Amino acid sequence: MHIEKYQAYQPVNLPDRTWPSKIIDHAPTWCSVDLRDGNQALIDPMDSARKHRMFKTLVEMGFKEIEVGFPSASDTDFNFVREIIEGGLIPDDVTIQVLTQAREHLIERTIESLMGAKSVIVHLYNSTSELQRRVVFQQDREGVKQIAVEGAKMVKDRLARLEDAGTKVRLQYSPESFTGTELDYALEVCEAVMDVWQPTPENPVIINLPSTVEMSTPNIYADQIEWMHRHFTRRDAIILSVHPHNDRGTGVAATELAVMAGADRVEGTLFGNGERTGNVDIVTLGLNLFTQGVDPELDFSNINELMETAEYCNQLPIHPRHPYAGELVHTAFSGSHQDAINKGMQAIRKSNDPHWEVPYLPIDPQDIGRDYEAIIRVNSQSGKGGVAYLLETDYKIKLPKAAQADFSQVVQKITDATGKEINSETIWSTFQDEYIAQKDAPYELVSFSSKPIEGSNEREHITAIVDHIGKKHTIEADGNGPISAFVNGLRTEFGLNFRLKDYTEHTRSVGSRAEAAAYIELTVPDEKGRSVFGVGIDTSITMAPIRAVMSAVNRI
Ligand SMILES: CC(=O)SCCNC(=O)CCNC(=O)[C@H](O)C(C)(C)COP(=O)(O)OP(=O)(O)OC[C@H]1O[C@@H](n2cnc3c(N)ncnc32)[C@H](O)[C@@H]1OP(=O)(O)O
Ligand SMILES: CC(C)C(=O)C(=O)O
Repeated sequence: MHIEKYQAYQPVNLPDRTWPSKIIDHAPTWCSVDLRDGNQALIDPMDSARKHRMFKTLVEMGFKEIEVGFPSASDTDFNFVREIIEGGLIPDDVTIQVLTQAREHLIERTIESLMGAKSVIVHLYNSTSELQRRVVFQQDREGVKQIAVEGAKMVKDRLARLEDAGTKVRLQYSPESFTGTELDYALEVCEAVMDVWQPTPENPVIINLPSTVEMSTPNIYADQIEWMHRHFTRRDAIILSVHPHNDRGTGVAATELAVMAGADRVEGTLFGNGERTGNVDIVTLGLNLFTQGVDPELDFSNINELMETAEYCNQLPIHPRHPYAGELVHTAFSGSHQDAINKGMQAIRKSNDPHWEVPYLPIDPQDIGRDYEAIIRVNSQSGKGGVAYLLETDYKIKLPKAAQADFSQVVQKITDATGKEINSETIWSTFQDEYIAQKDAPYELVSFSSKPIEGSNEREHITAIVDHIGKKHTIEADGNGPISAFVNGLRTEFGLNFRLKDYTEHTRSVGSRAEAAAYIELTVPDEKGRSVFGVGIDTSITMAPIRAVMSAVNRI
């Protein structure tokens, strides 16, 4: 690997930086660039139908600023801007934004696309980095500054046309490839553009400082933003915006630190679609705020719908491990995580505390329109807690702890053998085979009745018919209750040696049926002194434990 081809990014000399101790306590102004930067990175750019769906979704989510395209790039882009203006599809509180290079015919076409709009942002850019000055523009600092200044003048000259037609216009300038630009030079170019546009605190300009290519650790980007924030001569006439990309995989972190460093506004896309590794992901940024108790001012309550829109419009899949949204991000397969989630969910159900505190789940899936169905899935990495959680959630079976371990071993044998996930339905049918249906089991309960023994204190007499390998046995026995009487009768009739160790029972409402589920633990005094579990389900609370005893005896 030719490491000598690369050089370290130079840090900013800002020893009195203030951003590390800042806290983000409100959402920045969001601007979606899905329809422009996101769109220009697609294999097949969005057609009109895809653009309309994206725009509608962005509006419904609550975006107030939406970059709707690069109208001079193509008829598709131009026509879409016309369609949303002429079709009255832009709500009064939403401002559309369009991008243009600093070239006259492109600016002309851009302005033409906007005629009749209520409120627009005209976004002018040119690249200012040392590399692009040298290889793309082949101009010195002054030459590239003049591209910006001339572009700014061209835009300004045409503004009257828009304003006379009743359009409210805000101007935006981006020194593209800012992260490859010397800070003093970026400042000089931005100030030169502002000299042309003459912004005021009442009518501020948007200065957008993009990490067109993310080149450094996020702290350096934050230093750059704070440096600019502190050096602008007319900071009060600027809305300071950032437009981060994700080349190093730290776009979200860089954006958060940039906001701490003074940025008022963030441009990004849904799920981070965009050039190369993407624009910064506004869904992650917004939900990061949400999970800190800060209102993101965007609606993420139906994340599945947002994903469907993004996947349809971009024709790109969203990764199953994408923060907050991915299909697998609320799911635990591993045993210790499942155990902790199971306990956390139980604690939440019992508690009156409104705060969400479930281990391994930073967000309540229901807050973004997901249900709890997927939070636990079982494979060979899972433990008893996961299996117990699924049985309880999906089938209202609350296995006692010792029985959880017993059944988990049954499931583990299957997952080890298949090497695959086992779903809830298969767990349930395995549970029924093991404890309830017990095909080919030696003992089968044919009938059972019990009655109190007169004059005795709570003692019961039972009569049961049990089929043992095709032969019916009638059992008559007494005990301190029906369970103990049945246990006594079985031991005597079949010469079995076991003791009743534990018994629990609960009601189980599945749909309209009210049933009881009973769990029996027997001890068998063989060389291991092992425990054997049985489960019984019945509409009668007397019969459920009797069936559970039969189930356990069959498993001896
Ligand atoms: C980082 C970003 O995302 S910036 C946005 C990038 N987005 C896009 O490019 C998508 C839309 N773009 C397009 O459809 C086309 O590029 C168009 C229509 C804008 C222009 O097309 P063309 O003029 O045919 O070609 P192209 O973009 O290659 O133009 C390059 C020329 O413009 C110059 N140029 C590039 N950017 C700018 C700019 N912002 N301002 C002024 N001149 C510029 C280049 O130096 C080059 O000049 P040269 O021909 O003298 O060498
Ligand atoms: C035009 C600018 C803001 C841009 O898209 C970028 O630098 O990535």
